[in-house]
Amino acid sequence: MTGNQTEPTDRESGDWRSELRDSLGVCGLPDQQWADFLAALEVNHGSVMRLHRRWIDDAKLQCDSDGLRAGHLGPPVPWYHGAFRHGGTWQGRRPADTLRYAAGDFFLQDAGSLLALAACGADTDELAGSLVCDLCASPGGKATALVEAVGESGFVLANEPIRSRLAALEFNLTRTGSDRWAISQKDPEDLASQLTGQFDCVVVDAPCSGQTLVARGKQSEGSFSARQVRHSAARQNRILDAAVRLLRPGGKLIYSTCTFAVDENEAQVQRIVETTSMVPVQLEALQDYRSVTDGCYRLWPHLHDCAGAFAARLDADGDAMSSRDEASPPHGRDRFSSAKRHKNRRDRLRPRRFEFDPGDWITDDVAGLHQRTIIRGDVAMCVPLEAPDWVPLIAAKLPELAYCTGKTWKPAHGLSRRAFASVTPVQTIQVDDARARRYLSGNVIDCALRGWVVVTWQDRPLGWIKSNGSTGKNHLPVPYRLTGG
Ligand SMILES: C[S@@+](CC[C@H](N)C(=O)[O-])C[C@H]1O[C@@H](n2cnc3c(N)ncnc32)[C@H](O)[C@@H]1O
Repeated sequence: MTGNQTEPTDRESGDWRSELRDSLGVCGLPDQQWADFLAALEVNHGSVMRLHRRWIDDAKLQCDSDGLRAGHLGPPVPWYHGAFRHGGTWQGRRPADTLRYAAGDFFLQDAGSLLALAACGADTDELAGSLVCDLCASPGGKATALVEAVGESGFVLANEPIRSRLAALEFNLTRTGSDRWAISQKDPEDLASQLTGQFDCVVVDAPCSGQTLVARGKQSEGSFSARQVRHSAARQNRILDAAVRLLRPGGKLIYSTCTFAVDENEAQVQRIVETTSMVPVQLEALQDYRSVTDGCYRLWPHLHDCAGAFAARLDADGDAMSSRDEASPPHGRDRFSSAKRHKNRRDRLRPRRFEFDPGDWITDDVAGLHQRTIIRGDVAMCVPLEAPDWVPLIAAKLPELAYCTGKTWKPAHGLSRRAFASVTPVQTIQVDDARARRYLSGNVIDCALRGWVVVTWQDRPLGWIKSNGSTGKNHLPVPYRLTGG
C-alpha cells in the first residue's frame, strides 16, 4: 500500500480505497473524515501496556502506583481500566525488554483489541468465577486477560484450531502465573457438539479480512476485496453459530474482529439476533463507541489512536435458550458423556504414585489438595480440582507441572511462575535488578542453596535454577529470556 491519499470520489475498479469504502456500507464515514481515516490507517499506532490485574487494586480498580507511573506510563486507554500508552520506551527500554515485562506485570497489545475485553467486563469483576471459552484464542492477547478476570474460582478454555499457533498461546498463558486455563485444539463446531450449553461467556475474536492490520504489514491490500470479505464472513457465520451453542442459558457472547467491513461485523450480529434468542447489550461504559447496530461498538484509527476494532456483546435469553436446549441433557456432568467416550488414551489421569516427588520443589501437596495431575508422555500437567470434569478430556495443553528427560523429572517453568497463585516453592532466592537481568539473559547465578530454587525479583517468580551450593544452573526456557541486554 502506498502513502497516497485518495479523494472520496476515486472509484476506479480494483482500487483498495474504493473497495474499503464499499465494504463499510452503513457504517460509512462522512466525507470530511475520509482522508484522515486513510492517513491514520497507514500509521503504526504502537502497542499499549495492559497491566496484570494483580497490579491493579481490586477494590477500586485503581492503578497500583508502585513504580508504574514513575516508569513513565503514558495516558490511560479510555475504554479499558488498567491499560496505558507508553510512547515507545519505558524505564529507558523497550517495554518488552524490561524486568517487569519478563515478570509478567503487563502484556503488550493494540489498544483496539481491548474493546472486546471491555465488552465482556474483563477489566471489572463481572467475570470473576466464570467459565469462559475463548474460541479463537491464539496468541492469547484476550485469553490472558480473561484468565486474570475469572480469578481463582473461574476457568478459561482457550481454543485454537491451528496447531502451529498453540505454542504462542501456551507461552502467553504461562506468563499469567495462573493455572485456571486449558488449551483445546478443536474446530468450533466439534467443540460445540461436545460442550453444548457449558459456558458463562464465549469470546469469538474471529479470523477476519484484517483490514486494520495493513499498517503493521500483517495484511495485504487483498484484505479489502469483496471476495476476501465474503470468504471471511462465511467462516464467521459458522464460528458464531457454534459459539451460541456453547453458551449456557443467560450466558454472554462477545464477538470481535480487527476489520472494518460491515458484512464481517454489524451484519454478523444482526444475523445472530434474527436467527437466535441472543439479545444485543447496550453497555454504558462503551456508549462513546456505539456503532449503528445495537450491541455493536467500533474504534477508528483516526479517532481513537489505535489500529481500529469492532466488538459486540449479546446475551443469551435464558428462557428461550432453556426451551431450545430441552432436548439436551441439563447443565452438569451428563453433558460430558460424549467427551468421556472419546477419552484420551494417552492420559494417565490418576497415577497410583508419582514417578517424581513435587515436594522436592513445592510445599503444596499437588496430588492431594488442589490439583488433578495428568501425565502425557514426558510431561506432567495439572488441572484444578474444581475445574469441570471434561477439561482433561478436551485439553491439548494444560499448565505444566514437570517434564521428564531420560529418567529424571524436572520442575516445569510454568510451575515456578505459579508461585503467585497456587504454588509455594520450597526454596527461593531473591535477586536484584542486575542479577535478575543476568538470569533472564540465560546466565548462571551465584546461589548458596542446593537443589531446585525459584529465582524471584521484587517478589515476582522468574524461573528455576538448579544450584550445587555455589552456582545456580539456569533452567529458564529460551522463549522466556530477555533479548534486550
Ligand atoms: C484474530 S485471531 C485471534 C487473536 C486472539 N484472540 C488474541 O487476542 O490474541 C483469530 C484466531 O482464530 C484462529 N482461527 C482460524 N480459523 C479458525 C476457525 N475456523 N475457528 C476458530 N478459530 C480459527 C486463527 O488461527 C487465529 O489464531
